[in-house]
Formats: sequence, structure tokens, C-alpha cells
Amino acid sequence: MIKSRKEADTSIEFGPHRFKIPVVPANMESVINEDLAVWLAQNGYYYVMHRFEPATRAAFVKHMHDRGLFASISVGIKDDEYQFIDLLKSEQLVPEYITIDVAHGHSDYVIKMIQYIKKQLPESFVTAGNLATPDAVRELENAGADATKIGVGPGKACITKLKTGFGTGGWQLSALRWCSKAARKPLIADGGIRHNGDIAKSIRFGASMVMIGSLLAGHLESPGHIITIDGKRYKQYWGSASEVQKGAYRNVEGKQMLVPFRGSIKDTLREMQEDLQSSISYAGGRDLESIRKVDYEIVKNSIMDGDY
Ligand SMILES: NC(=O)C1=CN([C@@H]2O[C@H](COP(=O)(O)OP(=O)(O)OC[C@H]3O[C@@H](n4cnc5c(N)ncnc54)[C@H](OP(=O)(O)O)[C@@H]3O)[C@@H](O)[C@H]2O)C=CC1
Ligand SMILES: Nc1nc2c(ncn2[C@@H]2O[C@H](COP(=O)(O)O)[C@@H](O)[C@H]2O)c(=O)[nH]1
Repeated sequence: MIKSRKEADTSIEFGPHRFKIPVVPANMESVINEDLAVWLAQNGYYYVMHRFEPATRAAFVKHMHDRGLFASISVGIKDDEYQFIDLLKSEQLVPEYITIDVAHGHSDYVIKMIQYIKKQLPESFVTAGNLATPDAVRELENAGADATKIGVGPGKACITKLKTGFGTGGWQLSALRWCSKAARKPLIADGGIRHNGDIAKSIRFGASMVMIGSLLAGHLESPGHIITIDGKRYKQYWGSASEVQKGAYRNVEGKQMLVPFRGSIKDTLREMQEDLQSSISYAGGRDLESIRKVDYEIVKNSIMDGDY
């Protein structure tokens, strides 16, 4: 048993690196930009750059490598993404991490992209998503994905459940639990984190890493503009499938909203680490593995604030 929470080890190995905490800011244009990616990589945190400025991605990989930092980028599955993978290969720009980022990850086209990346850039660690079922996890792992990302519709800026009737919104933790029974490789739990304690719950039910959007979008370093209303400061947070992101009202499954301004991201990440250290101590252990072994009780009809 640990004497102080400071002794609790919150670090996690994910792909070729070990990170301070099992938390990654969402690969959304309203959550991460190049400056923040550099700071996160320099300070021992995982990051995934978004894919919404496609023409800058090769230069981004080069900038990160020139600074001695790991490169972690996102790709889609449309035809021109194959040319982008070819470009990376021909320029010998091999990102340490590539995330295939589409709403409906259980698709033949995602499988095709996993196989293509693995053929062209075999050293890159490939995460594929987003998924909602154990079958999807099995199929994408079998296709060569090194990790899969779970969560269709639990996001704060998400309206997928309302518009399509599909997704894990409202039962994200259960989806994670089911998917983890099928997974042989790491899982990222994506979306629905409303409080720091939800991170520990995600670890308990099988996540190696937790992707967070809204809770990490309200910082000084976050890309959104600061908006002041009645003396209270907010930042803009918009979904990657929102009209704001797409520039048109076509297949919209996300919205724009305001999130409270929270100061510097480094303080929030430190608090997340401290809270996880407490979680480890409540679990009676000294590292994240101890959280995975705790008994739990599902309490029905409890007061809920969020999707966990
Ligand atoms: N995690 C989540 O719950 C969700 C996340 N998002 C985020 O929004 C961004 C845009 O996502 P996405 O629209 O997938 O990206 P893309 O616009 O790159 O679409 C992916 C490709 O898959 C095709 N497709 C077929 N069926 C679907 C489907 N049900 N949903 C989405 N695409 C489909 C699309 O064609 P076509 O457009 O012609 O149909 C397109 O060719 C991503 O960053 C994604 O992560 C969006 C919604 C849910
Ligand atoms: N259905 C949609 N999901 C979206 C959209 N943009 C992003 N996302 C997903 O949400 C999480 C972040 O969730 P949060 O609860 O932490 O805010 C992000 O990683 C994506 O998977 C969207 O437009 N529609």
C-alpha cells in the first residue's frame, strides 16, 4: 500500500512511447493545434493532431521530427488519403502514430486503409475508429490495427444519437466493457468524459487511453476563441461533424457550443494526474493496473450528470 498519493504511478505505455497519464486531447480542430501538440509531446503527454488541414500534415511530421519529438497524425479514408500515405513514404516521413479518424469505423474502407498504411508504413502504430461493438474491434484488429478507438455518439458536441438513433451515447462505459472483452490490443475510450473520475472508470472497463474533447477545450492553449458573456469567460468548442467544421449543412452530426474557460491546460492535466493517483490509492495499488482489478457495483437510477 502506498504511503502518499505521490507514489502512485499513472504512466501508461501506448505504442512506442510511455506517457505520464492515460489521457489524450481529442483530435479535433477546436481542441488541438500544432503549438499544443509540441507542448504535449515535450512534456510527456500523448497527442493526436487533427486531420482538418490536410495539406499541412507532411510538414507537421517533419517539424515534429526536426524538434526530436514523436509525430502523431490523423487520416480519413477518402481516395486522396492514399496519395498522402504514398507521399509520406516517398519523403521518408514516418509518423510514430497514425489514427484513422472516421465516424463509422466498422467499415470495409477503414479495413482497406489499415492494410494500406501497414503495407506502406509498417513502423507506424495505427489506431482505427470509431467503433461501438466487439465484432468491429475483432475485425479491425485482425486487419492489422494496433489499437482501436471506442465511442460513437457519446461526445458533448455530438448529435449522432438524436439524428440517427445509433451509437453509444448514454451507455459508453458498457460499450467499452463489451469491446474490451473482445480486444487483444489497446483500446482508446473516446467521448463522454464529464468528470476526472470518469477516466478511472474507463480504465476499469478496459481503456488504455482516454480521449477527451470538451473538458480539454476551454484552455488558454485551446484553439477556440475566448468569448465573454456577463463577465464570465468561455471558449468555443465545435464538433468535427458540425456545420462550422464542414462549412456546409451536409451530413451534420455535431454542434458548436461554449465551454467554460479553465486557465492553462497544464494545470488541468496535473489535476487529472493527481485525481488518478487518488483513484489508484482507493484501488489499493500503486499503478493503473490496480484500477483494472477493483470490484464494482452498477447503481441503477442514480443521479446522473453525463454519460458515465
Ligand atoms: N465519434 C463519433 O461519434 C463521431 C465522430 N465524428 C467525427 O467527425 C469527423 C467527420 O467524420 P466522417 O463524416 O466520418 O468523415 P469523412 O467526411 O471523412 O467521412 C468518412 C467516409 O465514410 C463515408 N461514410 C459512409 N457511411 C458513413 C457514416 N455513417 N458516417 C460517416 N461517414 C460515412 C463517407 O462518405 P459520405 O460522406 O459520402 O457518406 C466518407 O467517404 C471525424 O473527425 C469523426 O471522428 C463524426 C460523427 C460521430
Ligand atoms: N457525433 C459526433 N462526435 C464528435 C464530433 N466531433 C467530435 N466528436 C467525438 O467526440 C469526442 C469528444 O467527446 P467529449 O465528450 O470529450 O467532448 C471526440 O473525440 C470525437 O470522437 C461530432 O461533430 N459529432
